[in-house]
Amino acid sequence: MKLKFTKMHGAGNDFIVIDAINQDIDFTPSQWRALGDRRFGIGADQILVVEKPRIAGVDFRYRIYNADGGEVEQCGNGARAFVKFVTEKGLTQKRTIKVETMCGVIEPALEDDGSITVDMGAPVLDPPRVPFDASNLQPKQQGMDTLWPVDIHGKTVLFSVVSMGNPHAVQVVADTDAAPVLADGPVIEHHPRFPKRVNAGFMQIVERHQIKLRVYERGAGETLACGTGACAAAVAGIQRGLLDSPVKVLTRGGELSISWEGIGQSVKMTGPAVTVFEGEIEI
Ligand SMILES: N[C@@H](CCC[C@H](N)C(=O)O)C(=O)O
Repeated sequence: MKLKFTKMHGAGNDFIVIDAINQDIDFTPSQWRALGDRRFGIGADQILVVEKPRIAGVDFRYRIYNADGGEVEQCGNGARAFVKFVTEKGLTQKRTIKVETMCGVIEPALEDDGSITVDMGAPVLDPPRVPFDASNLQPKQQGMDTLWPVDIHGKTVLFSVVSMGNPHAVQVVADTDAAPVLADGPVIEHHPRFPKRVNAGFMQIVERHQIKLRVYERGAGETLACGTGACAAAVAGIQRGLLDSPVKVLTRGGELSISWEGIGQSVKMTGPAVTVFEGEIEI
């Protein structure tokens, strides 16, 4: 078939976005991988699929596939790209949209300046629900956060574990530029204590309202920005007593702003979404 797609990005985290309301899509993991391949395909960190909702009162269903072909629960930067896509394609006139994802309904909203704010829901910090296997570990307390000591390459790394619908392991580093993201990222991603694998965040505290962040993403490798990673890092930093909301997150691809008022409250993420080009590919 000939597949119509749009190439987009949010702070350099890049996406192939597909309208599956007006096209019949039923791809296998190897077809998603082929589309995401940067040499033999279109290339992207994630592929986002826009479908009709299955729930009354919801506007769309949003599905997410990592570059490795696996379907995942959530993608924050993708949620902003999703809003720009459905707006530009005339699939909705609404400015606040209810979107069904694998981990619940989220509510992105288009702001007057063109940026997009997403209510990402409340973070989950309970290890089994991240999921993280905390058995037989001696945690350390920092502020309101519980830090989990995990052996990575023979070093003990203290992680905050956070689910934003998808799993994150966040560590504080002195300097993100010098952090061993590429060496340790894959080891953290596949560590047996994370049964669904994990996104590995490396956060440098710049000041109480600002961090630098690099994320080695599950199923995609290091990306220029990770929206849910930014939410998880801000939550971890606030819980540890190192940050105050709102938090400006400086990534290698751009800036995101994260607000969070504490346990039980939704995390709000604001940032850009950009359309790069439209295309058609035989698949
Ligand atoms: N880039 C994303 C996260 C995409 C999914 C992630 N790699 C996972 O496997 O959970 C974001 O902006 O949140």
